[in-house]
Parts: sequence; C-alpha cells; structure tokens
Amino acid sequence: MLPRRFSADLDLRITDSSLRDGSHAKRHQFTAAEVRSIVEALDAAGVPVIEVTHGDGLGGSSFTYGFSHTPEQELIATAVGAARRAKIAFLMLPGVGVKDDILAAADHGAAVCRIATHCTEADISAQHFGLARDRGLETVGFLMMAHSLPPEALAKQGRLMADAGCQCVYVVDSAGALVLDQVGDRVAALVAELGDDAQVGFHGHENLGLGVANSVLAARAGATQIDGSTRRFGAGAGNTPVEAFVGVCDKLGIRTGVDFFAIVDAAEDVVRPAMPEECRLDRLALIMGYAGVYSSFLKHAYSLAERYQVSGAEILVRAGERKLVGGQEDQLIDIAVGLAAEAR
Ligand SMILES: CC[C@H](O)CC(=O)C(=O)O
Ligand SMILES: [Mn+2]
Repeated sequence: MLPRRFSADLDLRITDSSLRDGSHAKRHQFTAAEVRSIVEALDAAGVPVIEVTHGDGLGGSSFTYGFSHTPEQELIATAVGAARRAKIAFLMLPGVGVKDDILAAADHGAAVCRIATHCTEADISAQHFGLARDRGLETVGFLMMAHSLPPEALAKQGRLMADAGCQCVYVVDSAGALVLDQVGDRVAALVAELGDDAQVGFHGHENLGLGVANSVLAARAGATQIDGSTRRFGAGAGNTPVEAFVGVCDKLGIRTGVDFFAIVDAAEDVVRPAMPEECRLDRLALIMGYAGVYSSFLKHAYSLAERYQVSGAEILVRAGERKLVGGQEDQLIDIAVGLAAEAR
C-alpha cells in the first residue's frame, strides 16, 4: 500500500504526461533527443513522475493509432537515463499492449506502471496489476471516460482495480467533459470506497477550459496524485497545464514539490520547441468537451475531415452520439465515409 501522503512536505504528487499524452498532439513523433531534454528540464524543476509512452500506451505504434517515430521502449530507456530524481512511468491499455511490454518497460528502468481501461471495464486490468506488482512496479489505474459513469458506479470499478493490486485509481476525464463538482463527487466516491486500500488520482483535459480548477477540486476531495502536461501538451485542447497548476497550488498552500519558476522556464524554453503547435481551445476541442468525445480522437478527426472532405466537427458530434470509446478509432472512418456519402 502507498501511504496516504507521500511525505511530510508534499500534499500531492504530480505526474507529467507531456511525453505520453503529448504524443497524441505530436502524432507520436517524439525523438530521443526531445525526450532527453524534456525529462532533464522537468526533473530539474522537481516533477516527481514523468510518463513516457506512445500516446495510446505500450504497443500503440500501429496503423490504427499511428506509428511512432522512435520505438517507445527506446524512449523509456532514454528517459530513465536522463532522470536524476524523477520516476519514469508508462501507460498500457490491455489488448493494445501485452504483458511482455510491461516487462520490457520495467527492464528499461521504468518504475510506475499505469494500466488504463474504459471506466466500465476495470476487470480486464487484473492480470496486469498482478504482474506489475510481482515485478516490483508501483501501480496506477486509469478509469477512462469517467464522465460516462456516475460516482458510485465508478467507485465500484475502482474497487476492482484496487483489489487486483492497483495502488492509485485515477478519475480520468478523457473527454475534458467533467465540470467542477462532477470531478469532486467522483473523487470523493472513490476515496470513500477505497479508504486506505488505494490512493485516488485525477487526470484532466482542457476541452472546456477547466483542467486546473477541476484538479484543485479533485485535490480538495481527497485526490493525492494529479496529472498534467507542461504547456498543456496533450490530446484535445491538452491536459491540465502543470506550470499553472503548480502556481495555483502555491497560492493555495498545497505543496507539490515542483518549483514554479523552473517549470515555467521548462514550459517555454524546452517543451514548447518540441510541440508542433500550441494545444488550442478551438472549435473541435470545445465540441469534444461538450459532446463527451475522447480527446485522442482530435487528430484523427482532422485527418479524416481532410481526406473525405467532410466536417471534423460533425465527425466528433456523431462520435459523441455513438458513445465511442478508446480503441474504436476505426468507427471514425465509418462516420466520415457516411458523411461523405450523405453529401453526394
Ligand atoms: C489512449 C489512452 C488515453 O490517451 C489515456 C488518456 O490519457 C485519457 O483517457 O485521457
Ligand atoms: Mn489524457
């Protein structure tokens, strides 16, 4: 079991996802040099955990999700070599990656294994948590698209993860659709369900502009691990910006252990140059938050809109109506083909 608090001088632990969630925004084109320089800068700023993987997790480099520029295991090894204090984390979606991928990441020195499932499917994570714990890894569980389940049902799914060996269950707002108390209520339900058996975390997206506010409410409801991405470098409109969150936490007296001025410099001088463009709160990102669509569908919607000469916004609205979950990217093609046929 992880302690409820990490140390006497830390109120919560931040995990930076720029090098994993940002992979969606970069169409999985991170180079080893970019990973090295970003890890060095985040580590120097005091970020305690840095996640590095293909955007869709271990094994994500594929025709469906997009091929990586550099093999993710090489990026993980590079990150481990560059970090002096930070732990390196990786993400894995059962079925996209397999158990051997977890072992390979551990062999490369990664310390935190994050297993992600759709929020109604937590049971498929059991064997992966068991393997990770046997291998001596710290474990985190991601309940993705958490807006689509009410708090008590979400908490029951969290219980499945905790019983399988997960040490921190995250409310994952994959669509950036959760609004304020909707985050607090979900975190509180998990805290009540899990008690001392597991911590609770929150992973936000900015599609309705609420990443920082939602993360503060998560912390107030008892979350002790919070994700963000420096410069918001993540899918959709990006993640909770770590530098803004750290500044807000400083002002609220919530101790994160991250140096505000160092992380602001890292955002501007090191992360921004690796980004193809800023993560924007534009039309498509806003629609994702409003319609509850998985943030990593954004780049797919842009590509399909261009290829089939249809509206990217309409693709996302229909994806929301179909309640698509991660892994159903092929249905976006179906929607685009349908829209093109309707237009003829
Ligand atoms: C494909 C995994 C996904 O990007 C995980 C995540 O960050 C989320 O659901 O928000
Ligand atoms: Mn995400």
